[in-house]
Amino acid sequence: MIPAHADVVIVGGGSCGCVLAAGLSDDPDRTVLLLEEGTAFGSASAVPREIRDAAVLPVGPESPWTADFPGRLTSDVQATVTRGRVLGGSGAVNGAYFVRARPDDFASWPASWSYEEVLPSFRAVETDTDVPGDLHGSSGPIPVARVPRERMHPLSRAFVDASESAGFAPVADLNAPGPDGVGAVPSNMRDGTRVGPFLAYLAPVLDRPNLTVAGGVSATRVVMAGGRAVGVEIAGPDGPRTISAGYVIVAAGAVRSPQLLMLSGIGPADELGRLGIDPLHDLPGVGRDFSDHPEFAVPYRFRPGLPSHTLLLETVLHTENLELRPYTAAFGAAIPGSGVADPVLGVVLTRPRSRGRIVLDERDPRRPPLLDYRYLTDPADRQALEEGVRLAADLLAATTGVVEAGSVDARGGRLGTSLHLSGTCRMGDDENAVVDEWCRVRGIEGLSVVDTSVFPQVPSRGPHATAVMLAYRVAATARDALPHTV
Ligand SMILES: Cc1cc2nc3c(=O)[nH]c(=O)nc-3n(C[C@H](O)[C@H](O)[C@H](O)COP(=O)(O)OP(=O)(O)OC[C@H]3O[C@@H](n4cnc5c(N)ncnc54)[C@H](O)[C@@H]3O)c2cc1C
Repeated sequence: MIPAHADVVIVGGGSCGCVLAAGLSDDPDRTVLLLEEGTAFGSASAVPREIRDAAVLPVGPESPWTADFPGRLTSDVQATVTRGRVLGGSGAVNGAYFVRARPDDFASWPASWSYEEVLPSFRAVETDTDVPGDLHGSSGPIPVARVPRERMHPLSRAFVDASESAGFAPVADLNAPGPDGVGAVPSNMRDGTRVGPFLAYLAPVLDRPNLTVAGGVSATRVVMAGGRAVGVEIAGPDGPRTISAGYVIVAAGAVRSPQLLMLSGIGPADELGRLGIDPLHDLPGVGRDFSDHPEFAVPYRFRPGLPSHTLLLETVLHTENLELRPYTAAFGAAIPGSGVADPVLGVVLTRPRSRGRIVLDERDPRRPPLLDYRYLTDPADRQALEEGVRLAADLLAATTGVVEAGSVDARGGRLGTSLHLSGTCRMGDDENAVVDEWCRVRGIEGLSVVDTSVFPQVPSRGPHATAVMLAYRVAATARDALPHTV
C-alpha cells in the first residue's frame, strides 16, 4: 500500500534511486517511499533470467523493461533512445561495464567532488575481485570483475594483440588513474550475473518496515507550496493521487528528471509559459546543454567457428579522446530483436564538445520529449571521430580472425549513441546550473535531483560507476540532514 505521507519520497527506482532508498532507509526513524514507473520486484529471486544474464542486454524493441524516446543525433540522423524502466533502471539492462570516471573528469565538478574526495565512495560501493590495494574496495555490494586475457573470446585477445603491436600500452586496471592503453573491461558481474544497484543495494533491505517500494507508479508532478516541495502527484493502478513528503528526491534519470521538473513549473520560464505550464521557478538550465558519447559502429565479420555467445565487451582501447570497443557478440545475439547480424567495433568519442537539449513535445509536454543531441556540431568532434574510424579500420585489418572489416563508406558505418546521457540538470553555481554541489535544486527547499542529470558533463568513461558513487555519497552526506519522523 502506498502511504499518504513519507519523510522522503524518491521518484525513480533506477541505478541512483535504488542506492538512495537503501542508504536513506538505513535510519529506522525515517520513512522512505520509492516510486518506480516500471515493474518492481519483491525480492532478488523475482528478477528474471534475462535481466540477470550479463551477456544479454534486455533492451530490444519488444522489451518490457525499457522506455524509448525519440532522438535526433544530427540534423539527418534519427535514433530511438532506450532507457531502463524497471526497478534497477538503466543499470538493470545495461552492458555491465563498470568503469570509474577519470581524475580529470572531476575538474568540471565543484571542488567537493574532486577525485581525492570521491575515491573513498568509489571504493565503498565495490568489491573488486581482481585487483587488491588501496584503490579498490573489498567489502562493497557491487562485485567488479574482469575476464582474464587467457579466457577472453579469441577476437578480444586478437584485438589486444593488434593494439599492443600498434604501440598501445597494456593497462592492467582501467579503474586506476594512469596512462591510456588497452585493457580488460571491469564489469559489475558475478558468475555471469549482472549485479546492478537493485540486486546489490535494494533487494537485501526490502523488508525494512520504514521502506515502501511501489512499482507501476508514475510521478506526474512535484507539488510546490511557498517555494518548497511538499509532495508528489502520482498516477498508478489506483488512479491519480497526491502523496505528501517531507523531502522529494527526483532520480528519474537524465531524460525524465528534467521533464518532471518542467512539468512541475521548474525550468526555463519563457519556454514553460509557451507550453501552458505555470512557471513557478525560473531555472533556464533545465534540459539544456546535455552531453553524451557519440558512438560510430564499424561492422566486421570474424572467422566462422569462433564462439558467438560471450560477454558483449571484454576489452577496450583508450587513446586521447577515443574509446574503441570490439564487441565480440553480434548485437542480434546480445540484444534480442535488434536485427543487427554482425558484430561491430564501436568508436566512441569520450570527451565530446557538442551539447544537446531536451525539447518538450508541444502537443502535450507529458509525452516523451525529443532528445536533440546536436552531435558533431563542434567540428573538433567530427574530426576526432573520423580519426577514430581510421584507427578502427587499421586495427581491424591487423586483428587475427577478422575476415571482413567493413569499410565505413562501403558498408555504411553508423552513428549512434552510447546511451550515457548526462548533464540535463547540471550541478554548479553559474546561472545555468540547476542543482548545487549537494544536488539540491537551486532556489527551492525540500527538493533534490540525484542521477546522471546532475553530472556537469558526461565523464570520459561510461557513467554507471560514477552514478552509483554519486548516489552513495549523497545518501551518506544527507543521512542526518534529511527529515525524520521522530
Ligand atoms: C542499454 C543501456 C546500456 C548501457 N550500458 C552501460 C554500460 O555498460 N556502462 C555504463 O557505465 N553505463 C551504461 N549505460 C548508462 C547507465 O546505465 C546509466 O547512465 C545509469 O544507469 C543511469 O542511472 P540513473 O539513476 O541516472 O537513471 P536510470 O537508471 O535510468 O533510472 C531512472 C528510473 O526512473 C524511473 N522513472 C522515470 N520517470 C519516472 C516517473 N515519472 N515516475 C516514477 N519513476 C520514473 C525509470 O523507470 C527508471 O527506472 C547504459 C544505458 C543503457 C540504457
